[in-house]
Amino acid sequence: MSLRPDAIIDATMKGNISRFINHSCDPNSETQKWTVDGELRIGFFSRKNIKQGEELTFDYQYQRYG
Ligand SMILES: C[S@@+](CC[C@H](N)C(=O)[O-])C[C@H]1O[C@@H](n2cnc3c(N)ncnc32)[C@H](O)[C@@H]1O
Repeated sequence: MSLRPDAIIDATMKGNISRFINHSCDPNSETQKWTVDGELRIGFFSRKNIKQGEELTFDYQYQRYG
């Protein structure tokens, strides 16, 4: 995932639990870029009601932030 033109997020070796979110063309969540206390963050936000135990998905389409 591209964070800025000169930076990407690669969770191959390290990352939080979001590294396990799979792709869907009809996803139930999306990524948003926020600046929090001056630092760039990416969060996952629901796009529809998600039932307990339902798999989270988002669209892996190439996104550039910044
Ligand atoms: C960020 S990881 C997602 C978590 C991964 N499925 C796992 O178990 O560690 C991205 C990788 O998951 C697989 N993947 C993600 N979405 C998929 C999908 N809809 N169908 C098949 N494989 C998928 C691909 O191998 C992809 O490179």
